[in-house]
Amino acid sequence: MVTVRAPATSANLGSGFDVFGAALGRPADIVRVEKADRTTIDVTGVGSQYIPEDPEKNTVGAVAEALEAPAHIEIDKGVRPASGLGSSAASAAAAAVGLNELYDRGLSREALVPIAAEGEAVVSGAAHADNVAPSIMGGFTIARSDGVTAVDASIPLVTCLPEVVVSTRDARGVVPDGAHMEDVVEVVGNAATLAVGMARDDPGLVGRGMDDSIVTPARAELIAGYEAVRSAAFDAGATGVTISGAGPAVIAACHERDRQTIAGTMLDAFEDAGVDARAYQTRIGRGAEVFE
Ligand SMILES: Nc1ncnc2c1ncn2[C@@H]1O[C@H](COP(=O)(O)OP(=O)(O)O)[C@@H](O)[C@H]1O
Ligand SMILES: N[C@@H](CCOP(=O)(O)O)C(=O)O
Repeated sequence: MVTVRAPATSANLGSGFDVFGAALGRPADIVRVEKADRTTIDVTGVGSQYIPEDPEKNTVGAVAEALEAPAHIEIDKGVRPASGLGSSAASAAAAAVGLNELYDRGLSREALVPIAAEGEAVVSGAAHADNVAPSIMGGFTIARSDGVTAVDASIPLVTCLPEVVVSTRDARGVVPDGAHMEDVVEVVGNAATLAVGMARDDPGLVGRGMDDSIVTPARAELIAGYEAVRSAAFDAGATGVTISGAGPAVIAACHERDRQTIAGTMLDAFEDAGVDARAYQTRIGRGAEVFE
């Protein structure tokens, strides 16, 4: 048996739609894999009642299939499904790392990324790798069709998760078909700024690079209280604020000294909008860890 802890992740970070991602210090999924003749799945933990145990419908089933590694797979969910915190990806990432170990496949962490992304195709209709890449490799990641660049960063973050559900599949449905050239120019500038900020571990530059005028405005409509939460976080010292993944979670980059205050003001703003929420005070962290 192999046990793996794979972290929640925040994809896009505003300016890097379907490309940027960051591993979060918490929460995380714990996945145990054991060799079997056919794949079976048990799910417990946060939101497990909404997660199918049918291998055709669970992200880990697609991973076992892609690796030709049938197993009994136990998933202990720490990352709530439909959160914008890479819930489906955390399980897929953990399964990819665990099954690679269990069956001695010898694949590198980078080679496991497209395999874990097969799981994302099952739930959202697209094999986007921007969540599974950081969950497997850790740090800040740039996922391209030809591979992944990972940067070891440690930016302090607040992720605020409201008690509402936005499925990634639905949120992909509101992504515009095209963009104006002036918006593309602005977003390229922001993405480049963010990437340099990660390389320098500079929360100010990372925050300045999080703005996005193409995908985020359409998705903000799906999150009650988003604009108020965003303004409150900036007022409390956040360097950048945007939707985490496809939402509904909202992510703020900051200096460590401001993190607690930012978390409190984001929660208050959601409450004023009539939405219960919880906040994780965290930072960019490690990728999947194996426990034999
Ligand atoms: N192992 C899994 N963990 C979480 N969700 C899963 C898993 N397998 C399938 N799902 C389904 O994926 C959907 C959640 O994924 P998604 O909408 O991408 O949310 P998130 O942003 O949290 O990843 C839910 O419909 C859930 O039932
Ligand atoms: N790039 C994807 C990321 C989805 O992240 P999730 O955490 O909401 O699953 C998108 O924006 O659709």
